[in-house]
Amino acid sequence: EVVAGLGGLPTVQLKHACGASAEVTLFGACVTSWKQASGDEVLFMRPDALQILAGPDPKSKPISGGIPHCFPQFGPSAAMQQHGFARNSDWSIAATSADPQPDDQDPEVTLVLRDNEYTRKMWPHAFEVAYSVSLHGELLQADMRVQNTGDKPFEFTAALHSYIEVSDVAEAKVRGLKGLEYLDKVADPSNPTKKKEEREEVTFDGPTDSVYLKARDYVELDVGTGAAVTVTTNKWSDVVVWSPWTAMPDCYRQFVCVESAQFSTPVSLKPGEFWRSQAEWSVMDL
Ligand SMILES: O=P(O)(O)OC[C@H]1O[C@](O)(CO)[C@@H](O)[C@H]1O
Repeated sequence: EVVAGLGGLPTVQLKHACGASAEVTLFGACVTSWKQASGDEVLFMRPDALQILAGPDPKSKPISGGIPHCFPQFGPSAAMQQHGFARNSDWSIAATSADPQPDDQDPEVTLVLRDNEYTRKMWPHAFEVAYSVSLHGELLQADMRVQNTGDKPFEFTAALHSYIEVSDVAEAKVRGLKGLEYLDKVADPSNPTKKKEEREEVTFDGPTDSVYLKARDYVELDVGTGAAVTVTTNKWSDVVVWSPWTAMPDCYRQFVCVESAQFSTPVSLKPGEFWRSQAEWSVMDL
């Protein structure tokens, strides 16, 4: 069902019979809410994002919170704005996507972004991205399919830039990254330092901006409430862990970003070819 969500933005509501719910905006195809059957919100919306959404021009900036897209570029680049244009583009509901009904077994919606005059100015390619968000009980799933609909090859990087609420960042721990090489972007984002993760549990005691390369398909974020958010992926090659720390004094304690990314190996697609990926988030009691 499409409703007026945050900032009055057209938003698709998914409600599962078990009581879990999720909301996806057509602006940026951003999952802005994912609630467990208990009503507990798992995702975090930055106060600056809420301010813009509540302001006169809710689309003046990409939504910084929930699960925003980074496409066709993860991070800074000369050619286009940081993290690309998908997060500040209007997506449409795919014709194939039936309007999710409350009694649907596993409610799902598919949003589509195709190249247009705005995107071609920054990235001269014809493409179609289909993004399906679904609830399977309390589990949230996102399937992404990128197709090259043009007549010349292209390359992209991408991420699902998930903001996850934590009780206190100082208590939060990320497991599943030990032994991986990572790019530490804190000192210089455009010239990161390569390091190796020795810790069983990645904890936070300062700004953190790490891109874990060729990561495993499972990581978990202990959110400090006796529960962990698990992230299981397929085809996303890297994991990004970000905490702005005191660079965002008003909110840094309340969230950590654990992102599914495709950065270490940009995806190359010839005309007609497509790339598919999947990510699943669930909450488990520790
Ligand atoms: O403010 P945004 O453009 O949404 O980016 C937020 C963050 O994303 C990161 O790339 C981490 O994913 C950081 O370097 C930081 O810039």
